[in-house]
Amino acid sequence: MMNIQPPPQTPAPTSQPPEPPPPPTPAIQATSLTTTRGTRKVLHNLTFTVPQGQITGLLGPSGCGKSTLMRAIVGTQARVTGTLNVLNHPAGTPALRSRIGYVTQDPSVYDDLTVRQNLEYFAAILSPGHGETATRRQEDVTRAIAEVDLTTHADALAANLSGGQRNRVSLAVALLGTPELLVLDEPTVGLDPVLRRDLWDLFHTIAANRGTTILVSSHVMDEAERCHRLLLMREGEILADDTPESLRTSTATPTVEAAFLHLVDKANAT
Ligand SMILES: Nc1ncnc2c1ncn2[C@@H]1O[C@H](COP(=O)(O)OP(=O)(O)OP(=O)(O)O)[C@@H](O)[C@H]1O
Repeated sequence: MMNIQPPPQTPAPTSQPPEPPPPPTPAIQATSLTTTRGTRKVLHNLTFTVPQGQITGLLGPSGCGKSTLMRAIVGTQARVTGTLNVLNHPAGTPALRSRIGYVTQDPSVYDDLTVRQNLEYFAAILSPGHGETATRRQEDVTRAIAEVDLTTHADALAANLSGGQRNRVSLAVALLGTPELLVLDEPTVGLDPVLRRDLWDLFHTIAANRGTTILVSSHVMDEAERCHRLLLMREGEILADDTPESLRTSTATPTVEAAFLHLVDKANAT
């Protein structure tokens, strides 16, 4: 007797295209974020997102609240209200510590140690131990020094480095734990144009090669053009949350600086 197989099932034709994958969760999500320092309200009801894997510039004049916002994001700022989620956790959650690299405005570098010794010191705090852990630590130190292009200066005393090189040592420290989010507070302040360009190239390399989300503050508006996205701040408020190109287009201005001034005038008028 023949064994008759049923005809193969063909899927019913559908007119619907497949669902696109959901957009990735933003690296940072803030809703109604407010902060008071002393008796002053410094951040006023901020609502914004920072996308994953891109460079977002936090730009605005001195004193507008950039460092305070960064401190809130890394969890070191007291008296923050509203909602602030970082890498899917409330800001300041202990589990985030190893996932965020934070470089403050003052380079965290010991002058009497060499570049390598500085890195070894911080690496030992991050992952103490002997044997295999120590070997991996040495590899991490060598990799971080290479990433910031200081291999030829690895044995130089930090006291003998230029301002830009010291900034890069701080950045290497932040890169030790291969963080998913890098928060850099005015890393290019006081640097000459060549060093500034080199550091920005490095940020782009880190974002592209590692998929790291970078939030970088500056009050130099020409640096805005180097970012994928911008948060423009003024007096504790966010004036714009957009790409440099969209900002220029929507304000019909040739530069982000002109766009910023346009938005300030508009805010003052209202
Ligand atoms: N420890 C503090 N106590 C009280 N007020 C503070 C304190 N630190 C900063 N502020 C105030 O908070 C406001 C925002 O300061 P913040 O350092 O966040 O600004 P910023 O935009 O990072 O400035 P800059 O570009 O000069 O670093 C300023 O008005 C400042 O005077």
